[in-house]
Amino acid sequence: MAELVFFSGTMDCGKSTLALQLDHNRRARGLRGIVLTAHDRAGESRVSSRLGLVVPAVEVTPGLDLGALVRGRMTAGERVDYLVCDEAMFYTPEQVEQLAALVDDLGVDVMAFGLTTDFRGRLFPGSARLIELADRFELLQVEALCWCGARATHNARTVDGAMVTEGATVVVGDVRDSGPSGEPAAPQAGGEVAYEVLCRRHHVRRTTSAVAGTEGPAEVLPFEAR
Ligand SMILES: Nc1ncnc2c1ncn2[C@@H]1O[C@H](COP(=O)(O)OP(=O)(O)O)[C@@H](O)[C@H]1O
Ligand SMILES: Cc1cn([C@H]2C[C@H](O)[C@@H](COP(=O)(O)O)O2)c(=O)[nH]c1=O
Repeated sequence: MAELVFFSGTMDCGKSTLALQLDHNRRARGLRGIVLTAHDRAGESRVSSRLGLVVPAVEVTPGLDLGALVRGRMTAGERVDYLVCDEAMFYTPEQVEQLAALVDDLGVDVMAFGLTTDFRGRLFPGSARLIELADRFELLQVEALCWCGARATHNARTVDGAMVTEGATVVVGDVRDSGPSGEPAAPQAGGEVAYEVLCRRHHVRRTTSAVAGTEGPAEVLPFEAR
């Protein structure tokens, strides 16, 4: 039975890697699918993993009808057994509904990957709809860690190392101060924009590693002391 599954976690926890692995494993067994994404750090129409894999993908723009896309491919004689949807938090709620309809009406398996919450700690609209509609919600097993060593649960946007809570919802970028291929992210007017994953405690307190004065986990416990 086809399913809509939402695989989620913070930035840098392996979502794109898992997306590409699941696509590879299905393809290796003769299944045929479509890889989709939106605003990948490596550029338009590709899914990139920090482990080095880059795969061509359909770029999901806000006006793209995902139901029409799949039906069109099928009408043209293509087999579509599954969809791998990366950066799914950027899809519109309507596009998530189209994905659910593809599962129910055409039996297409849909695996969606994305963040649940934005840099403010608020649900992305696409993720909210995925949580509402998904048959299963899977939290990635390889957790990213906060600078304090706790499991990271939140994504902070930083400008010159300090956490910000104002700004556009969508700002493509990478964790710490690295750009898509490891070089420092381009300086922006007002400072260098990057992301850092934090535990809830440090997200609420806006304590990034730069603010805490550490780039690695604490060597001295207890955690409460920090
Ligand atoms: N040099 C490395 N050696 C081993 N694993 C790495 C290395 N660089 C990145 N990774 C792994 O890749 C993960 C990030 O994968 P990626 O699919 O790009 O994440 P996401 O899509 O969730 O942002 C990291 O959490 C880490 O487990
Ligand atoms: C929290 C947050 C993130 N983004 C952007 C930054 C990256 O380009 C992607 C997440 O990519 P990853 O594969 O999960 O590392 O999303 C954003 O635009 N707005 C945000 O609030």
